[in-house]
Amino acid sequence: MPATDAFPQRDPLDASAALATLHPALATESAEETARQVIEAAHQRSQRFGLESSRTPDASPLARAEMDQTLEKSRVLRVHAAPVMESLYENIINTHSMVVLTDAMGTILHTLGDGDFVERAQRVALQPGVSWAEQNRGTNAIGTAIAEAAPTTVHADQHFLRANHFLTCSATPIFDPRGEVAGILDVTGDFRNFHKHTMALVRMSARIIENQLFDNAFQKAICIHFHSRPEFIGTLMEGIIACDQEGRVLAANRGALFLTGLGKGALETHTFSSLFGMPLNDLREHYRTVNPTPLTARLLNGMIVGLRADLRTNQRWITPGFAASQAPVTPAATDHAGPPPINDGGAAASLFNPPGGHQDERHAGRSNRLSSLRYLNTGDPQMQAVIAKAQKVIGRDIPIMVIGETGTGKELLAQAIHNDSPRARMPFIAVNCASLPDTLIESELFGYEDGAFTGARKRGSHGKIVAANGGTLFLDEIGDMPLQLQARLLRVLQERVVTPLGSNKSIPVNVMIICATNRNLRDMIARAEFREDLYYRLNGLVVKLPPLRDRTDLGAIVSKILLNEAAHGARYTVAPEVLDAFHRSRWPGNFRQLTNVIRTAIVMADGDQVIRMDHMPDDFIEELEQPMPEGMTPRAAPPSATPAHGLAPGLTDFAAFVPPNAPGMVGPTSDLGGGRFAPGAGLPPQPAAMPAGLADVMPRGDNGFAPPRPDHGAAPYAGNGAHPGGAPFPGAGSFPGERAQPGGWPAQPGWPAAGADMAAAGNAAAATPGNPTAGAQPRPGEPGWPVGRSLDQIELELIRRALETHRGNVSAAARALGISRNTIYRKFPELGQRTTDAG
Ligand SMILES: Nc1ncnc2c1ncn2[C@@H]1O[C@H](COP(=O)(O)OP(=O)(O)OP(=O)(O)O)[C@@H](O)[C@H]1O
Repeated sequence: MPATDAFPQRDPLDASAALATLHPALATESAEETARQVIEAAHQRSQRFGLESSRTPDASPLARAEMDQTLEKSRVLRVHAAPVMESLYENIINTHSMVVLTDAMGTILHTLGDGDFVERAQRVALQPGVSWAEQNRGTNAIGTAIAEAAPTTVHADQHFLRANHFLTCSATPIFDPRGEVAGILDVTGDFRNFHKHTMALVRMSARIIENQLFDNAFQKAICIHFHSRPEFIGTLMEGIIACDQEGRVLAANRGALFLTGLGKGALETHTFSSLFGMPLNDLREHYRTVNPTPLTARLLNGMIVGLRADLRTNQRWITPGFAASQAPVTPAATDHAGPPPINDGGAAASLFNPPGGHQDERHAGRSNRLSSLRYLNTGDPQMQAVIAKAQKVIGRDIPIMVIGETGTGKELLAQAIHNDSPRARMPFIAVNCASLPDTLIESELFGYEDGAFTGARKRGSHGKIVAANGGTLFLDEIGDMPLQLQARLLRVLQERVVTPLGSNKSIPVNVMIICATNRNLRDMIARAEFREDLYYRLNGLVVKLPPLRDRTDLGAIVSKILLNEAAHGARYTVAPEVLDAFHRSRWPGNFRQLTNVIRTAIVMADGDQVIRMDHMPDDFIEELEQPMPEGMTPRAAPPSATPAHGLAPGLTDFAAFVPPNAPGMVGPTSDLGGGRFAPGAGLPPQPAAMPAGLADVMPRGDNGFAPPRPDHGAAPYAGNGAHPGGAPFPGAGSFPGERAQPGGWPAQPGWPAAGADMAAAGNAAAATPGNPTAGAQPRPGEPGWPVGRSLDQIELELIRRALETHRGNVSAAARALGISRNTIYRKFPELGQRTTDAG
């Protein structure tokens, strides 16, 4: 691909902008003349390729395997382009047009457009897998933009092939951080609807993608954002220069080339100090101060610029979601009626959530940079109500408290709120109060002065609250915050200042607080374990995330996860009996558990793209066998919960990617209200026999352990479940004595007792004031004593069980077992002990 050392100058619109400063007519004339020459040259090339305008060359899409490779190669581009394309499409909706993304060779990766037009476009092979390079399709905006490495409009009969004369196309290259063409973004429509502004939209959108690619490529570099008008920093116009830790320039975006007036090669011979006239250390020192003031510098060409630096040593800045701040347009995805037909030949998975196996990006996305409230809407009315409430307070100084069981997506919601807020360009810092030892929470949160305590880092630390300054602080498991720190946190919230440990200086801070808990804070207040004043400070807006078992959009969620987990273009579907089993499951681990079950099943399916019951993990089946705790009703598949078109709102984004499923199978497009399989057609098989691995651990019963006690799983949870905010907190109750909860398993008396540490631990986990049954446990050699299992396995089971009993509350489980939280995190790394900053 052509390297573009001077791409700003080659950009006709930039050139005409310069001429426009002399006289507007000059700019128009110049642009028209350039465009004419470009088309003429393209026609000549088309003829040289042996094309004839009256004959439309054959254009079969790439074979599946080749397409998969093409999609995989352009994964990063697609990940960053997808949300931008969506927003772009929202601008052109109902104009008989479509948005097209191609790779650098012109092969279409992804299209998104009005249904009627997409069909017409397919007739001329404007569809995924087909190459629109000039060699294949003659003069056209995509192919000619690649040839020219510049934005190109090709209108009606300017297309070389007669068959394409009904089109008008505006395409622009997307440059990667090295200045090479990474792909083409194009809007194609019916020529009768041509609009000059389309190209401007396409170019702005391409710039957004370029800036995101840049940000993604230099996550560990020092990034300098600058502009002669400081208010333009953070906009599409800003210059960005990435430097290594020694200050050597690694790369620059288009804006930087334009502002410095240097070519790419020339710029890369510079260092930070030679360009900005200040030593790198001064910059570092400046950013060590809290609330650093904006810096100004003089560029080599004499231009005075404002600059902001991302040092990215301690934590990453979170790039805002597109819709949050940079979008030229921002209507919500659901503003328009019906889903836009989207087609990428099966690439949906990675567009909205990088698939597993690409941990770097997913990790970058600990920030979930693509996460936005709109993506959380998969059709459940309770969830829609949560989203609507959150949207109302966004941008206001109202703290948000998210409650919900473990794994219901509390952190994801917090991140989405942040990403959709005006703070999106500032840090999102998550602190898990349960995963840090009490002694560390204080210094982690509030920071400390140089030498404040033994082991303190030289030069101190500002702490997470200061790190979140300007952005959002997410306090997960707030109920686990030690009492004495609650008072300090309250002071921060009231006075908006932080005083680091060992310091007498107060640092002003401005943070949005979102906290989360799966504990009943009201009860904690009653037990004097949580400060009431802090509670009222935190619960500005209280939203409760429904547990998975109560959601009506399970089908949509399964589809979404299947798409996310799909690797290499695979398209998984679940058999009807699996979906039915999913509907019957209690999902105590909620999203985390469902994702793991699906992930494991995909592996078990071993290439088979239809997930069946025999692919399900043993513990899922085992759990399914257990009777529902009293008071909990199995949920029926809720076809009526989804819109008439059969797709849950959030799923419209990608459902259409998936081809029709095999008859009777439930896949991403078929299980959502459309009912492609007849209810009952595939009756769920009876749960499989007790998996051997568990059967020999414990007597059969609840969860493969002991038979449930009749007095468990009944009333204690139903009542007295007021949760912060006053509404009932179904499934939570007051957890008297940390008893079992609905959705988890009743505490069991079936654990081995005397003679085994683990058994004692098991009792500790399970015994409650109302259940002093430890002495009744089987002893070694007695029926029920686990044989054939290693201590390790038993330990894991005990921890798992304690976690379930305590609704995933690691601290409570650790306390009950008499082990440290770290041990639990070590044994279950998927619980993700979060050092929890944004990076
Ligand atoms: N709507 C969703 N769609 C797909 N995956 C989701 C969704 N919500 C959450 N998840 C996934 O489930 C997992 C748990 O989510 P998250 O950490 O936000 O839950 P949580 O309620 O904060 O959990 P905990 O209480 O244990 O901290 C994550 O991997 C997340 O990506």
